[in-house]
Amino acid sequence: MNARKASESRTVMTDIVLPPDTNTHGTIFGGRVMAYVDRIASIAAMRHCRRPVVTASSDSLDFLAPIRVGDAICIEAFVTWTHKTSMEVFVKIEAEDLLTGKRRLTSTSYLTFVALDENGKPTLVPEVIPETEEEKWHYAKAKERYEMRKKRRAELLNRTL
Ligand SMILES: CCCCCCCCCCCCCCCC(=O)SCCNC(=O)CCNC(=O)[C@H](O)C(C)(C)COP(=O)(O)OP(=O)(O)OC[C@H]1O[C@@H](n2cnc3c(N)ncnc32)[C@H](O)[C@@H]1OP(=O)(O)O
Repeated sequence: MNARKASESRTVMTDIVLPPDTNTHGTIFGGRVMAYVDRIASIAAMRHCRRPVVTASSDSLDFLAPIRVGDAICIEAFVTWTHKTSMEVFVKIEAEDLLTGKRRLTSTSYLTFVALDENGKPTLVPEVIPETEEEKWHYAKAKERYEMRKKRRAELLNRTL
């Protein structure tokens, strides 16, 4: 299976935050951000493997700063690393003040997607070729993160309480 460049999966979305997207503080709902993250990350994963995918997990999602009504929400995702059937996707979320152009980082996260075959079973995915400094930085520690998730999953599955 031919390896694919990280840039081939890069997916970018910009939307404006309108009143129905916001809570009583006039800032975007956390759940709305999470839904965007899953959507954009799943597109990146499918662009990498060209297969249907399911979300297997998401790492922590910290809301570092609010995104206010009238701001643009800018989301970027790409596949950083793959193992056999799973793909790690990095997602970065920024708020843009559309009047000044100033951008603020509001969240980042890693999600893991698994590619499925015709029978809905996990299937092999291509490796990733990181090219830029950013892509290489995420790639470098991805195996460690994979092992941590594997441990976390085993602990959850073995839990008795
Ligand atoms: C007309 C229709 C057209 C349709 C056109 C197609 C469109 C279709 C796509 C649409 C795009 C939207 C995308 C939405 C995405 C959802 O909304 S999906 C809904 C939420 N997710 C789920 O319901 C997933 C539920 N979980 C599962 O189904 C299974 O646990 C999984 C994830 C498939 C894994 O299957 P398994 O049999 O347990 O397999 P296992 O061999 O243990 O693990 C396989 C791989 O998964 C990894 N893995 C498993 N669990 C985890 C975990 N918790 N964390 C990290 N990695 C994990 C393993 O490490 C392993 O990785 P590799 O070492 O192979 O690389």
